[in-house]
Formats: sequence, C-alpha cells, structure tokens
Amino acid sequence: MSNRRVKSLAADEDDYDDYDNYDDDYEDGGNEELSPEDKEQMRQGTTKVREAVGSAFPATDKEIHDALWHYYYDVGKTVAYLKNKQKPSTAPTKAKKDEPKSKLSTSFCSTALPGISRSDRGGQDGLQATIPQKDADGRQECISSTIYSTEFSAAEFFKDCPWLRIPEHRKAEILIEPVYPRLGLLGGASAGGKMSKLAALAAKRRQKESERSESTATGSSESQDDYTTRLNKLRLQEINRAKSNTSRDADTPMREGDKAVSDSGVSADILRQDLPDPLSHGQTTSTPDLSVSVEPCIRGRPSPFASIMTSHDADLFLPTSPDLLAVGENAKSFDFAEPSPDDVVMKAQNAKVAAPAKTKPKESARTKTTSLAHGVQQLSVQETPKVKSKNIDVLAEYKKVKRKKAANFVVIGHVDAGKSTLMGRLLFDLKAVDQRTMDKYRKEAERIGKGSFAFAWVLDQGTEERERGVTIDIATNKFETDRTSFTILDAPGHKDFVPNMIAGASQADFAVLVIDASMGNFESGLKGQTKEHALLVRSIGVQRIIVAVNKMDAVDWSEERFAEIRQQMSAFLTSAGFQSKNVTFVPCSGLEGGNILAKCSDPKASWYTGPTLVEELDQSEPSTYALDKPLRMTINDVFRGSVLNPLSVSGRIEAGNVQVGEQVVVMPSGEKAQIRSLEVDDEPQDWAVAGQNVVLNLTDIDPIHLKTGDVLCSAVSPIQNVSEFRAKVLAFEHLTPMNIDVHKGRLHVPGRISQLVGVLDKSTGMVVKKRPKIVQPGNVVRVVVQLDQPVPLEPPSRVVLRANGETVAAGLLEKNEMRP
Ligand SMILES: Nc1nc2c(ncn2[C@@H]2O[C@H](COP(=O)(O)OP(=O)(O)OP(=O)(O)O)[C@@H](O)[C@H]2O)c(=O)[nH]1
Repeated sequence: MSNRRVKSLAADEDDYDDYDNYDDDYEDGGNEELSPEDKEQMRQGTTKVREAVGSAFPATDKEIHDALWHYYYDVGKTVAYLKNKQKPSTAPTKAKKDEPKSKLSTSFCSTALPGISRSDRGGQDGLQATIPQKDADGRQECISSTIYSTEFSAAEFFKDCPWLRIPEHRKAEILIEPVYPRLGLLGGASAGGKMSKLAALAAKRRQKESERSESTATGSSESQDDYTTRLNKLRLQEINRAKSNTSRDADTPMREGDKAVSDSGVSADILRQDLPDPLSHGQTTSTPDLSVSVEPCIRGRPSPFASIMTSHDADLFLPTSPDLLAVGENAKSFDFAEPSPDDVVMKAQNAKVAAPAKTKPKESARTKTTSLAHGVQQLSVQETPKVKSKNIDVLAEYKKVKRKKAANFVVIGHVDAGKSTLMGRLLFDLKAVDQRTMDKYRKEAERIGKGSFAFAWVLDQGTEERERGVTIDIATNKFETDRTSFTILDAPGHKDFVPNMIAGASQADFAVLVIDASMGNFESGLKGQTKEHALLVRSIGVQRIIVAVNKMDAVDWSEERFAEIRQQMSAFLTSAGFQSKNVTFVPCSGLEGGNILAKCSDPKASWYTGPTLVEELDQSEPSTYALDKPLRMTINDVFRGSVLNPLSVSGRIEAGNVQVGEQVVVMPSGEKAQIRSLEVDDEPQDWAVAGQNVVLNLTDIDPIHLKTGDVLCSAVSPIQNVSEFRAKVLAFEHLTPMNIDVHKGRLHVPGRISQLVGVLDKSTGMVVKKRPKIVQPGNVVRVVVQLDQPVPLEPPSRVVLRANGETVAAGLLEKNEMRP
C-alpha cells in the first residue's frame, strides 16, 4: 500500500511527459510506512467496517485498508464500496496502465470527489467511481466502479442554485456554442465537427420534449406557429392566475390552486410538467433519471429577490410578509397580450382628438376637397395680374404734359480732381443742400481732419468714402434749374472703380470732365483716368462733354494755364471722337465757388466772360429716346423699397415705357414680374418713359431672379440672351485674341476675344486689314467676343472690354451678329 495519492485531471500528453518518471517515483515510495496517526485511524476504521459488513463478508484487510485510505477513513462509504464490489456484473475494476495515453482520454482518478470520472470506453457516458488501487506489482491503478448509471445533468449539478432555475417560459432559444475545442483543425472551418456529448444530451432532451408536446396536442391541425403562440398565451394566463392567487392568499400553495384548465383544454399541469422542479422531494422530474436516491433537500429558501427573478418556481417561496408581498405584487408579470397603461392613455387621447372629426358628416370632407380644388384653381389664376392695369396710352399722356427737360450727366475725371467738391458746391449754391446740413458736414469733416472735403460729403455719403476721401460708387443727386431737371452721376475717379464709372456713364446724356488745373496734376491726370474716362464715355455713346477746369484758385486764376489746358484737352478729345462743337471749357473753383452758379468774384478771374458751369449745363440739348420701342431697363439696384413694396428695382429706362399693372420679363432668368407701383424722381406715377430714372416696385417674382445688371424688358418682346456677339470697338490697348470682361452698365460677364475680324478705317468703316494678329491702341477693330454665360445683349448697345483692371477697348454691338 502506498501513501502516495495520485490525482490526474484532464491529463494530456504534455502532462504525461511531465510524469515520465511516474512509475519510478511510485515504486520508490511504495515502501513508505504509515504515520502513527494513520495507523491508528486505519485500525479503528477496519474494526468498524468489519462490524458493519459482518464477519462473513469476504473482504481482506488489504481491501478494507485500501478503501478506507481512499475514502479518508469514511466507514460508511468504505462499506458501500466493498458491498458494491462484491456484487456480480460490476464494471471492470482494472484500468490498465498500459492503455494508450491519449489526449482525448478523459479518465481520471480523483479523491476529492468520490471518483466521478468520464469514460469513453465502450461508448458509455456515465459517472464512475475510480478508486486508486495498487495492482499486484504495486503500481497505482484507477479502480472504476459504476456508481451512477445515469447521464450527467447540468440541472442536477446546479440544482442548489435556485436563481439559475429559469422558468421555461422565460428561456430564450439560444444555442450556446461549446467552449471546448471542436474536433477539427485549429482555426479550420469545422462546421461538421463532432457533436459534444453534452450537446447530444441537450438535443436528445429537446427532442423528447418536442415529442411530448406533440402528443399533448393530439388531433390539433394547427400549425406549429399557432400552437406556439397559443401555448405562450396559456403560459402567461396561467402564470398571472397563479400570481393573483398568490396575492390573494399567500398561504395557499400555488400548485393547489393551479388546476384551472385553459380554454384550449390543456391543463396547466401539462404545460408545467416540463419545468424542472428541484423541490419535488423525491418525485420524478423531467430531469435525467438518477438511479441513486437523492438526499433530503437541506437547502435554504432563496431570497425574495431571487424569488422574483426566478418567478415561476420562486413563487412557491414567496413569504407571507405583507411588505414582501407588496414587492411581489409590484413585480408581477405583465400580460403583454393586453394593451399597456401607456397604450390605454394614448388611445383615450387620440379618441378625444378624433372625436370632433367623427361628428363631422361626410359632406364636410367633400367640402374640404372642393375648397382644396378651389385653392388650386386660385393658384393657377395667379398667372393673371393681381394689380389691375389702367391700360394707359403712355405716349399720348407723355405728349400731353409739358415738363422741364431732364438730363443725366456723369462727372468724370482723374482721382482727386475735385469732382465731388465741385458737385457739392453746385448743389449748395443751388440750394439743393441747406446751410445747416453744410455746416454739419463741415464740422464733421474738420473733426477727422478732412475739412476741405466738406462739399464732397454732399455726394460721398458712404463712411468708407468719407474716411478715405475717395468716391467708390456712383453717387446720384438731383437739382433743377429754371429749364432743366438734372440728375448728377458722380463717378469715382480711382482706376480701381472704373467699372462703377462705366455703370454711371452708361446712363448719362452728357459728361462733365473735371480737370485739376494745379501744376503737375493736370499732366499726371491726362496720363491717367482723365484720358481713360474721356475715351470711355465717348465709346459708350456720350457725345457732349463739358470740361470743368477746376482748382483755378490754386493757380491764381491763371488765364495762361487755362488756355494751355484747353488746347491740350481739345486735341485729345477730338482725337477721341468728340466733335469740337460738343466740347466746352469752364474755369472754376469748386472749393471757393467761382464760376459755378455765379461768376467768380475774384478780380483775377475777370478775364473769363463765358458761361458759368450751371449755364453750360442748362444749354445741353435734351436727348431723344425710343419711347415707342419695347421696354428695356438695365437694373441698377435691387432693394426693399418699403413695407408695402418689399421688392424694388431702380434704373433708367433706356427704351420704351412702362405702367402700373404691366407684366414684364427679367432677363437672363426669363422670370415674369408685375409692376405693383412705380416712382419717377421719387414721386408715385402711373407710368414712366425712356430717359427717366425710375423705381419699379415689383410683385409675383422671387428676389433670387433679380440682380443688378439684369434687363427688365417687355413681356411681348423680350431681349434675347446671347453667348457670342460681334462688335466694332476702339482699342485702348494692344488687342489680341485674349480673355476679357464685358461691361454694359452694371452688367459684367467674363468672356474672350475669340477673333480679330479686321481693322477698320475710322471715317469710312471699311476693312483695311483682315484678320490681324494684333491691333495697336487707337485703331478701330471688329472683334468676335464669346461669353462664359449667356446674357441679355442686343444692338446697338455699347460695351466696354476690360482686362487685368484696364480698359482695353470699348464699342458698339453690331446687328445680326448675335448668337445665342
Ligand atoms: N484748392 C482747391 N482744392 C480743391 C478744389 N476742389 C477740390 N479740392 C480738393 O481736392 C481734394 C479732392 O477733392 P474731391 O472732391 O474729393 O475730389 P474727387 O475728384 O471727387 O475725388 P475722387 O472722387 O475720389 O476721384 C480735396 O481735398 C478738395 O478739398 C478746388 O477748387 N480748389
């Protein structure tokens, strides 16, 4: 006998490698003696075993000692073991050590548990007692003895864990993959791996349960789904009923009051019979049959929490305490077949809202449909004008009224020539600006150190313009003389704002060119914007020009200086295309006010006997306009006029006429709009004609279709959008096929000179050179221009071509050479 105890659990080959000296060690220790305490326990145990089995029992002392040693001197277990051993047809008692030691072999010897092991031999799956025993050679062997002939049961193993006993109706159908490796290649797709024995057991049990359920529902033709649904319903009903019974009488065991039969006739007991019942106290359950008698249950009752969690079975443990019953009441299962409390409330609320609709007769719905159709009809009727036109014969009305002639003039010239100051003085002298306002401007200008700009502030209203002392955009103002109603278009002189100057010039009947007479400034100005502006206005179509030789006070009203400037400018303007009769010169001082409204009082200026500036302005001949042509007006500004007129546009009517209620078209969008009302010179009018500066208040159009540069035109004969045109232009710079920007008033669009058709003779207009590769400045040339996007253009419009911030050419669109 050895005192060396061996425990081999889940041994694999590696472990066996570690125990290569197993037998040797065992042999070495085989002769060890028992300790005195062991010897005494062995002696007493042997005596007790002999007494228990009787003297006739055929067991040797060695066998008894071995058993006692194995069972830790437990007499009862030793006796049971010896008796079983003597029974016939027991399982093989010898485990041959020489058997192949396979990793898959799960045989093990244990002394901790009473020899429970799994054995694959003979295909048996059972619990076996394995007792270490020495064979005849003194080697340790595992003596296997079948104690349980039943299958291993997880339910049994965990039977003393009540919180794991989940009721069947709460179990989800979840297939848990085995945690041990499948019998396949590592990492391989071993989908067809061998099923584990435990899984096989589970599958077998499920099959049994299924068969049992089918047999219960005999004669039923219901589909499986219907059956499952009804079954679940029955379960819920039964459980709720049981819970209510428990609530009413907690002392009454659930099973006693649980005999109700469901509507389907299926007894609740039948439904419950599959549920494991660990408290059956010896009763047979659906768990695997165990051949051994189960010891009396000595487990304590689960806690109230565990009872709630385990619901069905735990209901049996519900205590009778009122407080705990309250817990159980709160936690009772809800029958989800019924509407939830929220559903009830929402249903009631919906019913309340829907109630008035219910009371409405069907006719109200019909009325609603009719009103809807009517609304749609009204929408379609919106095509017709909202504002009624008076159908005025505008031309007849225009001829009836005798009015002052109106004239727009643009003030041009080099930067700081004194344009704004000159116009401010003119307005002040003409009482268009009162003394009080002028004093205010003067004070404010002095405060920021720009006192000399006080008159300029009459026109330069923008903060930036006042701070920088430069005009940025066209400033308009009005004044009247006895004969004429004037509109001033004060253009910026700085080269960066030439496009704005073009916009102003395009609306002008004539131009006032302001020249700084100071020494050196005239010369530099002539090279700068004096020249460019003069060329531009002529190219745009302005024929008359008044040259205001300004700042004469700075040169002491020098007649010589004035004569010098007049000579040079006359030559230049003539070369630019102005006729001598249309060019006049006035010496003046905007700052001091000489020769503007009244003659200069300075004796140094007595040599000048000609007209003042205002007198020159008054001598301008009224321009003629195509009043009977289709309406054309380039939009100068889009703004919110007032609360009543949320969408307004301003500009000068270039051709035709317009009246309130008329429908117009905006190009290039092609969107239609209606004239809600209009103003001429800030006065509401019913109609307006070409040459007048107007504000048109529009309706029935989205503002996104309106922008400056668009053309408002007659709906009957709208202007066409073109993407290519041919024009006769005067070259300001060298021209080649090149990228340019096309300007027409406020309209700017990028494009390119795609072709230089030919250089023209200035007087005859005949082609003198075909297809030049480059054109010198000062030549008149016919060009083809392609645009990046179609824009509304038509002859005889005047256009300006600019490139890299410089005006390179300006001219006239030619007829029948427009392509969409
Ligand atoms: N001595 C003198 N200075 C003048 C006269 N007119 C204008 N100035 C001064 O010239 C400067 C420029 O005057 P502006 O009226 O702003 O000139 P502008 O041509 O309108 O300038 P931009 O619009 O920016 O091109 C100011 O300091 C004026 O005081 C004048 O008649 N005599």
